[in-house]
Amino acid sequence: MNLEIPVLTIDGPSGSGKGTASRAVAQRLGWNFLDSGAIYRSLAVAVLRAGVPLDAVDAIVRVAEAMDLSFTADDPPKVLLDGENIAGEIHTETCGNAASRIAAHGPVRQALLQKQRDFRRAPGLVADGRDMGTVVFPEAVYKVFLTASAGVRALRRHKQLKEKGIDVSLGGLTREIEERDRRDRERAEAPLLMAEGAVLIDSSALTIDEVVVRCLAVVGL
Ligand SMILES: Nc1ncnc2c1ncn2[C@@H]1O[C@H](COP(=O)(O)OP(=O)(O)OP(=O)(O)O)[C@@H](O)[C@H]1O
Ligand SMILES: Nc1ccn([C@H]2C[C@H](O)[C@@H](COP(=O)(O)O)O2)c(=O)n1
Repeated sequence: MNLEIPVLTIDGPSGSGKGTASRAVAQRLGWNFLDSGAIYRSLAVAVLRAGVPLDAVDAIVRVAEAMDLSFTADDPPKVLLDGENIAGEIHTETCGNAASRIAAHGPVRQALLQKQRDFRRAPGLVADGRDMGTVVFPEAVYKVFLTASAGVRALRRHKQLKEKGIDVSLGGLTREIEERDRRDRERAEAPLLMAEGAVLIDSSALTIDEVVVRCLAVVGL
C-alpha cells in the first residue's frame, strides 16, 4: 500500500452532497477521485443482469471477482462494465437501493476492498463513500463526515431527478432515502458512521461552494 500518498475521505449518507463536493475538491487539489458508491452500483447492475438474487452472497462475490470495471477521465466519467458504458443505468434509485442491499454482505465488501484501494495513486486521493475513513483508508490523515437532514437530501434528489425528466413523488423518495440510511447505518459490516477524527460538516444550509471551502480547509487550504 502507498501509505505516503495523502487521502481525504468524505463519508456520509445518500444525497448529502459527497459526490459533488468530492469531485470539486479533487479537481482543486489535482488529486485522483474514488466514487466508491459507483463501484457498488456497478456491481448491482452486473448482479441484476445476471439474474442473481440480492441475498445470494457467494454468487454475488463471484460476479464481483469476474467483473471488468473501469472509469474514464471524461466529465462526466464513463463507467465501463465489461466494455459497456453503464453510467446512465447506475444513477437510478432502483440501482442505489440494490447497491445498498448487496453492500450489506461482508464477503461482498471484502471482494471490492482492493479495487477501491487501487485508486490511491500520486499525488493524492479524494475518496467518497460510507466507510472510506473507517475501513478502506482508516489511516487517512484527512477525514470529513458530510451530512444533511433527510428532508433536505430528499428535496435535492427530487430536484436532481426532475432535471433529468424523472418524475417521482417526494414522499416516496423521502421514505426510500430513510430506508437506505437505516440499512447503511445498521448493517453489521462497515456501517455508515463518522470515523474517529473526522470533521463533521452539515450541508443542510450550505451552498456547494461553501462545502468545498470547508473540505479544502481540512487539508490545510
Ligand atoms: N450544498 C448543496 N446545496 C444544494 N444542492 C446540493 C448541495 N450539495 C449537493 N447538492 C445537490 O444534491 C444532489 C445530490 O448530491 P450528490 O449526488 O453529490 O450527493 P451524494 O451524497 O453523493 O449522494 P449519493 O450517495 O446518493 O451518491 C445533486 O443534485 C447536487 O447537485
Ligand atoms: N463506500 C460505500 C459506498 C457505497 N455503499 C453502498 C451503500 C449505498 O447506499 C450504495 C450506493 O452508494 P452511493 O452511490 O449512493 O454513494 O452503495 C457502501 O456500502 N459503501
